Amino acid sequence: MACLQSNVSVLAGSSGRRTQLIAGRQAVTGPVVCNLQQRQQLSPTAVVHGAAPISAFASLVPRRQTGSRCLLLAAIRTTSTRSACVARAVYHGSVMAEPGTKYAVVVAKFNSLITKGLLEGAMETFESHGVSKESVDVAWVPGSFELPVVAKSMAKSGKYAAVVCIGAIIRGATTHYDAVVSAATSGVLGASTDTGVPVIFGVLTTDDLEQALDRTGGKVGNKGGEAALTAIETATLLSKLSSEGKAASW
Ligand SMILES: Nc1c(NC[C@H](O)[C@H](O)[C@H](O)CO)[nH]c(=O)[nH]c1=O
Ligand SMILES: CC(=O)[C@@H](O)COP(=O)(O)O
Repeated sequence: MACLQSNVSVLAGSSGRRTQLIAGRQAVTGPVVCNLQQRQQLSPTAVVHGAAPISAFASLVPRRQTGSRCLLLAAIRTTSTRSACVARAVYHGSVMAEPGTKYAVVVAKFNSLITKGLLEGAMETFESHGVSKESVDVAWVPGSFELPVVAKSMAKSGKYAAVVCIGAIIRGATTHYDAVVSAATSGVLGASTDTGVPVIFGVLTTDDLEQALDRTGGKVGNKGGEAALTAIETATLLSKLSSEGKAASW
């Protein structure tokens, strides 16, 4: 998780090309990006919104603020995911599953040309990240609308570290697409938050078959494999937190 420091005031000399961000009393330098709001002492002269490398700020200061100091109110987000965050404890999941853990996959038969490919991607990823085929249960449902009820049931069994939902919802001629997408999305989310077991949304929602094929081992990768990896990372994170009494056991 990126470490966000806010309410940082940055004082920069008008002549200096180097700008040192003063976060509290600790100087923060190096690879940071800033959401900058640059103000003159009396009124804003230039407002730079959006992420900008700190060098962009330096180029702003001499041109606009020659001879005067520039007060920067900035919320600074480090680009590192691990190093700069000062916290009591930081937790990350693992990309390798804990030995012996079981996973479930609930897959829709509708558009099975696609969902079979997504399932293959998921199984390959499980295999290469410490989950043997023998440790994965696969349940086939008619369509994506039916994913949540089966996924929630399997999650509630307590037998699985995580449940992956796989489907392919492809827009047709009516608004039925929207209904199925909405139901599957909220249903899968609810299965996760209602049970405390990670239920992963590996459901394609596309405008046409080509987009779906691109995400089933095509030029955009295999979303089934990505969902399996997400399952492992989320499950191992929860396991670590639980082992330290920092995650509720449901
Ligand atoms: N059109 C798609 C469906 N439709 C079927 C529904 O999921 C559901 O099975 C039916 O409404 C009965 O409850 N399902 C998909 O997975 N993908 C689609 O494109
Ligand atoms: C996602 C769907 O439900 C959709 O494929 C059904 O097609 P149609 O809207 O033409 O009935």
